[in-house]
Amino acid sequence: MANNDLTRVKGTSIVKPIIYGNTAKYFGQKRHEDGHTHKWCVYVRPYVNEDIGTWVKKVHFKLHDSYESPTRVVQKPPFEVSETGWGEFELVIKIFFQDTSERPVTLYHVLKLYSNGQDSELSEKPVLSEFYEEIIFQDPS
Ligand SMILES: O=C(Nc1ccc(C(=O)N2CC(c3nccs3)C2)s1)[C@@H]1CCCN1
Repeated sequence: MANNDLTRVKGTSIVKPIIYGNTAKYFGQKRHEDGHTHKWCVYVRPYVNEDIGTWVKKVHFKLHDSYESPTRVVQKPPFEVSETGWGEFELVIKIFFQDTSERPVTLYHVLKLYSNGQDSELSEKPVLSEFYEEIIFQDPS
């Protein structure tokens, strides 16, 4: 129903807060066999402690095409992908819901490996880059 006028849409909505993003850690040196320098983990987590699997059916993590099987499908919690690499690139995260009448939600995340430019590679400190998002279900069935 298109609501073009200013009246508020009546009905109920459910808000499900999530966190998505990545952690990363420098190996301490470049790996000789493939030049990788970091391990990282990209994830979708509930903002509050709950079984996200009750409302999230699966999550697709679309990595850079240079990765083997770049579209990683995670069918049950924890919804995360761990990999190694040497650089930062944009990932696409597509969240599918148990209620198949709800359209999937697509998020975009730029993988963060370095805390502040190239010299941070030398720090052993883990890097964290995560964002808050609210999934809103309008008039859930
Ligand atoms: O870094 C960047 N793009 C990247 C794409 C993929 C990266 C990566 O880390 N890896 C590919 C994967 C593989 N290694 C061997 C076989 S597949 C490890 S990095 C851009 C370029 C400029 C700024 N950011």
